[in-house]
Amino acid sequence: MTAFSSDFMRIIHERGFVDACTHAEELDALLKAETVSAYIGYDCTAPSLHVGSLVSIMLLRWFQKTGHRPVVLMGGGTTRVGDPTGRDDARKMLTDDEIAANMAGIKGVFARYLTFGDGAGDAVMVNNADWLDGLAYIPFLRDYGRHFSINRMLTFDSVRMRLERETHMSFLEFNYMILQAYDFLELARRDGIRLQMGGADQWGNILNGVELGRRCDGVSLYGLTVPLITTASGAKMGKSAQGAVWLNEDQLPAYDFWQFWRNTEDADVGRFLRLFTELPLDEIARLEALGGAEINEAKKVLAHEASTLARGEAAALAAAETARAVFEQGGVGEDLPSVTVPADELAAGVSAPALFTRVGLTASNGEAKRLIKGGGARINDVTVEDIGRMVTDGDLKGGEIKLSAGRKSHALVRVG
Ligand SMILES: Nc1ncnc2c1ncn2[C@@H]1O[C@H](COP(=O)(O)OP(=O)(O)OP(=O)(O)O)[C@@H](O)[C@H]1O
Ligand SMILES: N[C@@H](Cc1ccc(O)cc1)C(=O)O
Repeated sequence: MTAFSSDFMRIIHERGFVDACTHAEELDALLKAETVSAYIGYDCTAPSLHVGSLVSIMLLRWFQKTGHRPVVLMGGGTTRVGDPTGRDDARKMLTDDEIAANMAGIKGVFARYLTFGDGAGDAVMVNNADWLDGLAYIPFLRDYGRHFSINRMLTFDSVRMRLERETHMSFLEFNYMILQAYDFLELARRDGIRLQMGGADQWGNILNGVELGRRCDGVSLYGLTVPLITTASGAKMGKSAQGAVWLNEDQLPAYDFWQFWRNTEDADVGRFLRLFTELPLDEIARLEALGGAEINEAKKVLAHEASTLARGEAAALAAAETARAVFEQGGVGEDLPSVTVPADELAAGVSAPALFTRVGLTASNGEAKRLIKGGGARINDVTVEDIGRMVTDGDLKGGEIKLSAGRKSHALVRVG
């Protein structure tokens, strides 16, 4: 590995953040010589980011920690177009109201990882709708469209894969990479931004911006991508059996977030500690070397560190306490997922499959019945034997009923 002289390049290489980089040595020298501004863009396609985006957020955090200035770009304009990267079909068109609501949801998470303000190294947030929405078609085509070669655009993965699979790609989607390239140029002009980072799938979009900067303004821009993280079993990081692992509290309770990390596969522990915590590398090497049951200690450290960053230390400690109560003492903890059932409804009795589905432990009554038949459903730690089992207020213990699906998923029923 090249010996880098800037802290940022050294740290992110050592910790496994780098997939590809344009002119790495030149960029290293620039980072060593001056305070650099870099940006990462996030489209507003959902009300929260998920842990897949966390790799890039941690990258921005290291960028700031090593003395540089991170810029978070909200894709208020580009979300209206929809990035075709890595997709077989067009994204659902979102209304402007949906985009605004998603943006409001996404924005908040960055304050936990970055320090925003007006100072030299403070992070800032921009919205590309501010310049994209007002573009005039013919002048834009004449000034920038002429720099893009269709021949070359057809070779980028996002387009090529659709062509090869003969799946439809609209002209709207085809324009996406031009708009992202233009963002980079615009930010270089208005704010002196020299570097764009992103997930590995963004490489083509980023390169287009680097080239546009050179052609239009003769400026040297740089691009750096992080690997798309998959788990040891091959699943794309960010999705769990239950769905996406959202960063926002209102989309995913702190306990579930903590538990996601606690359930990390053994083979992923070291890599995830390097990417998602700031623990020193020698400490991580020690944790990674733990064998047998002790690896669970390393997973708890990972869960604590990642949860503290995303949700705050109090939430991380409360989640750990709940897990301890649930798993190690067979009891219940404070912040398990819960539903409140009206007192008269519970008095009359609710069928067990319906209740398991209502608390979200199963997706349907059919799934709940299969769970019961397979012996995986428990009420207050006692296996449910019969799919016709009714749950009533007679099951209440200390005002709660604990439902469990398998060994690791639990929920509480309370009376309202
Ligand atoms: N597992 C991952 N590892 C690293 N980066 C990721 C990961 N998942 C997503 N990203 C980054 O976050 C960006 C935004 O992801 P995207 O909007 O495509 O959301 P998604 O939920 O992963 O996918 P989709 O919306 O296509 O189902 C991606 O372009 C990528 O750069
Ligand atoms: N295309 C990026 C988001 C993005 C938008 C605009 C940019 O200028 C940069 C990045 C994504 O889908 O993740």
